[in-house]
Amino acid sequence: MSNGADEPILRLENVSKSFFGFLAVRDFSLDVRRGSIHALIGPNGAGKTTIFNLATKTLPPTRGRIFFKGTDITARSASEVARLGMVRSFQISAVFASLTALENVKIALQRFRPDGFAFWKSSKVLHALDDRAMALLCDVGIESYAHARASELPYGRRRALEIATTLALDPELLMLDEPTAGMGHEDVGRISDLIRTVARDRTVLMVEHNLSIVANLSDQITVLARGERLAEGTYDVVSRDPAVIEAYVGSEHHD
Ligand SMILES: Nc1ncnc2c1ncn2[C@@H]1O[C@H](COP(=O)(O)OP(=O)(O)OP(=O)(O)O)[C@@H](O)[C@H]1O
Repeated sequence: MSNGADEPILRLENVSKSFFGFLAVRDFSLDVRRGSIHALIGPNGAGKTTIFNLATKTLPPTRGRIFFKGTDITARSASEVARLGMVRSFQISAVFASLTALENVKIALQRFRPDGFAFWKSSKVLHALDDRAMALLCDVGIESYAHARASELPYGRRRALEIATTLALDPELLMLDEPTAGMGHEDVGRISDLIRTVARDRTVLMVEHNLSIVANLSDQITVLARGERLAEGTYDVVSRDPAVIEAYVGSEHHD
């Protein structure tokens, strides 16, 4: 018997993407289970970012269909999909450098409101917004930086701010593109804890190079190579798969 809860939150069905005749993703299917942390891994050039962009509708597929919460979103725009509840992190470039951390989260909180950026609002409403923004900064552990400009935040904290602006949209499916890229050991641990916390009440799909993060966090892992699915399962299963070992060794991937 099928009810909404068993249905995958995200489904890619026989999706292909070619760039000027080069098939970067070929006949790829994926089911992301509701409530899971699902990682896409694979050697450089495997097609992870392309699949991420296809799923979030940043790129149109050449072939295949994409479903979010059972709705065919193949022809939908990225912003429509975001409104439906699939929100991607946009790396640090999405954060306004000259605004404070608190201001950045407040802007994100107003992003999808029908009344938009209502600066004319009563001070009561604006205070409620302040409280909600502060709560989000607390959730990601950077409340002490609330009044610092985003540009002044250390790298790992800026990444946390960027995740807070994403959480402000209250996504059901949070899409994280290399959340620990470029980070030192301490920040990696913090972001990893943060992902686990935010995943308590939402689904997370992430592209991640750091295999120890993937091993620690993921319920399900899909391994890609040359645009195709090579293996899928828990870390224990995929890390023992000879095809996976061969793909990583063959690619001289050192992460
Ligand atoms: N816009 C594009 N135009 C042409 N080729 C592209 C484009 N985007 C990606 N590709 C090619 O598609 C293939 C898959 O790239 P993709 O970035 O998805 O891989 P990846 O697994 O995310 O790699 P990495 O780990 O290096 O980020 C690569 O061969 C890449 O050169």
